[in-house]
Amino acid sequence: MLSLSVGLSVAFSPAPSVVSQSRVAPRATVVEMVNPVVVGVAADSGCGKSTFMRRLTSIFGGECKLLDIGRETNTLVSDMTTVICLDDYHKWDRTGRKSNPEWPNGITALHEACQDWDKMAADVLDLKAGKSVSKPIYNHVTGELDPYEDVDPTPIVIFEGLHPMYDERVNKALDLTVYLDITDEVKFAWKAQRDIAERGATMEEVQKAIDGRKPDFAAYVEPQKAKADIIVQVLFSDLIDDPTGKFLKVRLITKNNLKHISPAYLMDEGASITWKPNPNKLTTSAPGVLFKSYQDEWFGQSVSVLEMDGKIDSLEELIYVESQLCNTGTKYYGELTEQMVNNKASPGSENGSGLFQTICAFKIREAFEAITA
Ligand SMILES: Nc1ncnc2c1ncn2[C@@H]1O[C@H](COP(=O)(O)OP(=O)(O)OP(=O)(O)O)[C@@H](O)[C@H]1O
Ligand SMILES: O=C(CO)[C@H](O)[C@H](O)COP(=O)(O)O
Repeated sequence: MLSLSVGLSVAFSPAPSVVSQSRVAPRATVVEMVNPVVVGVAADSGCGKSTFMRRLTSIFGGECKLLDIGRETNTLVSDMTTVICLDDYHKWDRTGRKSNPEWPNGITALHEACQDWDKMAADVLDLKAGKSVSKPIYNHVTGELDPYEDVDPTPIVIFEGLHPMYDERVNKALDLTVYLDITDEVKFAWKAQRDIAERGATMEEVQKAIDGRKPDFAAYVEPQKAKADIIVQVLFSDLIDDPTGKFLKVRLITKNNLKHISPAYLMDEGASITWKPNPNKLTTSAPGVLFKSYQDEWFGQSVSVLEMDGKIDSLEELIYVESQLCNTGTKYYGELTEQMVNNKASPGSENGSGLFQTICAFKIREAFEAITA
């Protein structure tokens, strides 16, 4: 049982130097909490961060909702978790990125010059020390930098966005780091499906948007995948040639010898396993489903890999898969299947992306309980 001591002290947080006084209101009360656990989740735009956050926060119970400040915010809060979007630390607004004297051709939000690293590091360290912060907001609706919001610490604080591991002050402060590695073809399929359906974009516009970000993505975002403790890698399936991204091969890559968690695996720890489940126990449409579990190297580091290629048709039957999975971080047999069924409506529930995001969420809980024990 986690015991929390929350001390209330009256203090004023100094107005940060980055912005004019008009956007920062001094705080009257600061909530102090015994060291929260801080987690970083890195991914490009449109790669499933919001979907992953829904799966993650649902495991800790309680309703996760937008911070109630009466205006646009990206911050999600529940009793146990706070999710902070790192886009809030953009140095310039959308116009400022497009017409910037320092950058005649404009600058993307992925470029390291576009982030207020000092403010981001200060807030991460304050929240990790259990202190409240007054933080900036990047308004994705208007593209503007909105007045600051006050955020109090919760037992778990998750920093999600493009660059959680880029600045070493932040990377060192994070207790666990995750990278959602969506390969280019899958990213295009997902972004096309969303931006065409919901934003009226054309295929050419989607391709142009992705191509336009690629140089800065490769320079400032992608290198984080070598740093991350856990990687959820999403590729096209090997079982069928499907360019729509409906059939996926997904890998859960976990570094061995991490301080607070150990990797999940199939059947026999450290073994190399290929498993095609009994079709009488697991309903799957063609081309079926194939699981693997093996040891590998990831950027020169020893890792354990769980792999799922294909998809399953009935989530309730996942209990059969769960019976063969080990060290998933669940507290009782069936909890993984229960969580998957609870989040059935979230994208990726039928393939490895939903399954491994859920196991990753259990691992974050495992780390939380190891650190706060
Ligand atoms: N596992 C998945 N399988 C299929 N589609 C997915 C999956 N995860 C996310 N998507 C789709 O990709 C798009 C982006 O998902 P989501 O909003 O979770 O990403 P995001 O990283 O939060 O996006 P943004 O950074 O643009 O806010 C959505 O259309 C979603 O349906
Ligand atoms: O990478 C992004 C989100 O993770 C966005 O592209 C970035 O925040 C800039 O936003 P906008 O699309 O409003 O210009």
